Amino acid sequence: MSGQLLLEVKNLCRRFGGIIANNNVCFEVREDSITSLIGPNGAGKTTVFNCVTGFYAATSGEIFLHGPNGSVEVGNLLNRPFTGGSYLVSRAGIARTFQNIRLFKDMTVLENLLVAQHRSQNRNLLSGIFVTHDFSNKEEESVNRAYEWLDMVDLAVDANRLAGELSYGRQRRLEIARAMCTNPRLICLDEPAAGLNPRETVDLSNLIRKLRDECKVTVLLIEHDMGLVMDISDHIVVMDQGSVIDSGSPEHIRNSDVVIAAYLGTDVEDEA
Ligand SMILES: Nc1ncnc2c1ncn2[C@@H]1O[C@H](COP(=O)(O)OP(=O)(O)OP(=O)(O)O)[C@@H](O)[C@H]1O
Repeated sequence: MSGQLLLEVKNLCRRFGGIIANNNVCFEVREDSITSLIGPNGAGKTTVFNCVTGFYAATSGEIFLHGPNGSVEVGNLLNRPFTGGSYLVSRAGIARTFQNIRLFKDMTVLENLLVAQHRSQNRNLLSGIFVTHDFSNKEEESVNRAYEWLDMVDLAVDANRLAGELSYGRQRRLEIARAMCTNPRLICLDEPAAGLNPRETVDLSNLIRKLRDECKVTVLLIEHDMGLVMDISDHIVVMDQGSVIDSGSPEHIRNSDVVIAAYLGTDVEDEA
């Protein structure tokens, strides 16, 4: 793989009581790539996402987001005195979507995208009361940006509908647009094809490619749809029972004995 190193997960461990969800997980994500994290149910993929995006603190290990202005370690952001929290991870440039869609369903599609941009809006009380020039400008920029993303995900016609009224496939696209409105360098998509029909899945793969190729955003994807994964991934990391068992190109993974064994539930030694 060519691009600069963007995300580095080093010896990530996450326990829940006696359950070891992630055990010394190590992998890298290169800039401008689509990297997929795959594995059987319960392998620990979503837990990795939750640690990378600051929803969970890792039990041990480090997660670095590298950039032109240096590197940040996600755990340090969470532990920072007084200000620490997952919003700092979003500010550092990591956004995500969820396995179970989590939109603000009683808000309009447009409002969902405006909420995502609250950081870049002028939230000064007096500016709001007197509707200053800066306040109006920032508000206009946010609305324009929201419409750019609505066009990109083909939802502009739905701007004023309630998010909860959209079809499942459209809600999935709205979640991606909302994450993109935070202006991330890395977007983590948790099973974005779940529940989509074949037509919607093709549209989704085109959208994910567009994120990489036109928007220059790096994509980290969890997905069970192997057709989609093999079709769009530059790099694949395979997990089983909390650990990374193999990684490489789609071609390498397709022919990997350990990966095939993990999916079929057999030991490589048994097969030999
Ligand atoms: N909050 C939690 N509390 C307790 N156990 C958890 C928690 N989150 C995950 N686990 C456990 O950690 C293990 C890994 O779960 P995780 O959701 O990360 O797997 P996954 O690979 O994403 O699975 P799937 O593909 O089914 O979504 C499972 O045994 C799960 O039950």
